Amino acid sequence: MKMLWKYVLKYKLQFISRIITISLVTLASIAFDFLMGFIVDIFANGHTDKFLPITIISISLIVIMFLTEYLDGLVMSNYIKNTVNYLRTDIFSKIINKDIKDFSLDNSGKYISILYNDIKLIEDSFLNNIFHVISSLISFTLSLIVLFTISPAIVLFITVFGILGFIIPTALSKKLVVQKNEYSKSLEEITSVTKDLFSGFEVIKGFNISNKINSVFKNSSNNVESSKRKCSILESIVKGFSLSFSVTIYLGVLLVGGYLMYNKDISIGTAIIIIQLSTHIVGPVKTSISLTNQIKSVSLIANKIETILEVSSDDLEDTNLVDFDEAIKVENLSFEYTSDRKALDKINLIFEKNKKYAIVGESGCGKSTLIKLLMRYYNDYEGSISIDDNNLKSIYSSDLYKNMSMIQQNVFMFDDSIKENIKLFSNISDEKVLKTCKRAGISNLIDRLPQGINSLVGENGNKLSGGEKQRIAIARALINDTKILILDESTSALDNETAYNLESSLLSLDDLTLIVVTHKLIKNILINYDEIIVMKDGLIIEKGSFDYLIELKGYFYSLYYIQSDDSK
Ligand SMILES: Nc1ncnc2c1ncn2[C@@H]1O[C@H](COP(=O)(O)OP(=O)(O)OP(=O)(O)O)[C@@H](O)[C@H]1O
Repeated sequence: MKMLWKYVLKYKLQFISRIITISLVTLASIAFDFLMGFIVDIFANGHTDKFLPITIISISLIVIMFLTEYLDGLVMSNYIKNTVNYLRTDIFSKIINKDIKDFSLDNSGKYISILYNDIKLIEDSFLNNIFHVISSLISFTLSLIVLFTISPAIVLFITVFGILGFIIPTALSKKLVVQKNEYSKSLEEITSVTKDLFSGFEVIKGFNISNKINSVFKNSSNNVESSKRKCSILESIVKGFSLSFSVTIYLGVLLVGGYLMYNKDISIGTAIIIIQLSTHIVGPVKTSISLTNQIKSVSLIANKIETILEVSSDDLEDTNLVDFDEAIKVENLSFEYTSDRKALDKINLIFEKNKKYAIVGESGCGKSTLIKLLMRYYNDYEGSISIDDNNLKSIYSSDLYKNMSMIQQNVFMFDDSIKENIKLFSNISDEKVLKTCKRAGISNLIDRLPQGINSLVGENGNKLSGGEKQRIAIARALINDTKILILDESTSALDNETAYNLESSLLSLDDLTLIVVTHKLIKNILINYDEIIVMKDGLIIEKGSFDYLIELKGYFYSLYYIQSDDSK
């Protein structure tokens, strides 16, 4: 909850302005109550001489009421716009700044649900209601003070029933808090499910499982609607209680006021003022109970957001790496995703500057894990990785990723032009983009497209082939003159000839340290690597040049000859 108050009070001036404008609106409506009483008394007592002044006062009050409402709306909309915007962008930046391990602990649908569903719940049940409660309190207090000057007996009556009317429904608030949290969870689940189902659209069609998928979605939708229904039922019980108490207060005031008027203790006008003022007391009592409950109901949602946004506190960055000069050293490196199995086991390696390395091995042997650790996707490994004798964990991210780039099998594309996907929205000339396209082997594609590098790639690059996406990703890395380029099966979507041409051109770049994970054991390519690292079950079992490994007639030799049909 503390976290929410930080956002509520971010724009303090606008927050205070809103309290002032609400007070003005309340004062204007109390003034209106008095005006009604005065008008009735003027006519009841035959004071026709006061008709003109009261008309002028009435018109002025109408104008004042319009202006205060308008001003209040203006201040409120500004406050909500800024606060919700700040809340959403701050949460988004916390999500985007998570490290990869923290991020992947939760389904990304959860994050989407926080940004849209939960923030909407916070806006409706927390932000808007805080002001309603404040407005109710102002209205209640001012009306009570004014009423006290007219009849202390009525104030006593209202206070007793007001307190009772507050205590009983508040007891129900705990249940409502839990139920609201269930509702938020069901929204989160349906967002994740929908996201996953749409991502798997082609699988759903290809395997003709639309019916099953419909029932999965139906279940999630049912859960959302059932938990929403439970919330509404609880809210109506709370509303029912508060309504009963407010009606009791209202009728009580009417009876006492009527009795005082009958006894000629007060005039008809004063009786009307009392009745009107009591609506400003009853209304707030009625609404503030359910409003406070709604505000409280957001507390579990706030806790959930706080937990999801928590980041592991192992930020150790304090070292610059201006230029990669010597080598990446991997010493006794072990890593496990789950405690029952080591994905990497005591690995020792050296990647020297400007040399070219291929990592090979059967599926699941730990190749991707090794390069993910080099890219610092995970920090909780045993052993050490250093670049030019600097502990990898301590290098500033900006320096690390300036020197090092990785291209994966599944290339992510922004729904923008080829150019923006290559330069990633940075300030780089079209000329340099075109030159890089040539190096990455996409000049033919660019020449074919009417809008060249300005052509749009579609959602996640769906207007491009897998191979074209991979070449764009290579251009993306090359344009920043990266010093260390890591490819994880990045040429898998290319035909052998294109893959050969591309890898050969990367192998010929003198000022580039290249680390390539590959399944394609093609002699003509492999002979160009300085070292082939052979992995099996999380271990490095052989390493050396292609000729050395063939002569060794060990594990690599057998892998190579299994693929001989492809590689010859
Ligand atoms: N996020 C993860 N959580 C749990 N286990 C994982 C995770 N990623 C990989 N693994 C496991 O770790 C082991 C090594 O996986 P890794 O992806 O490094 O293999 P790989 O050699 O790159 O395989 P491939 O050639 O099929 O891509 C595998 O047994 C895999 O199932």
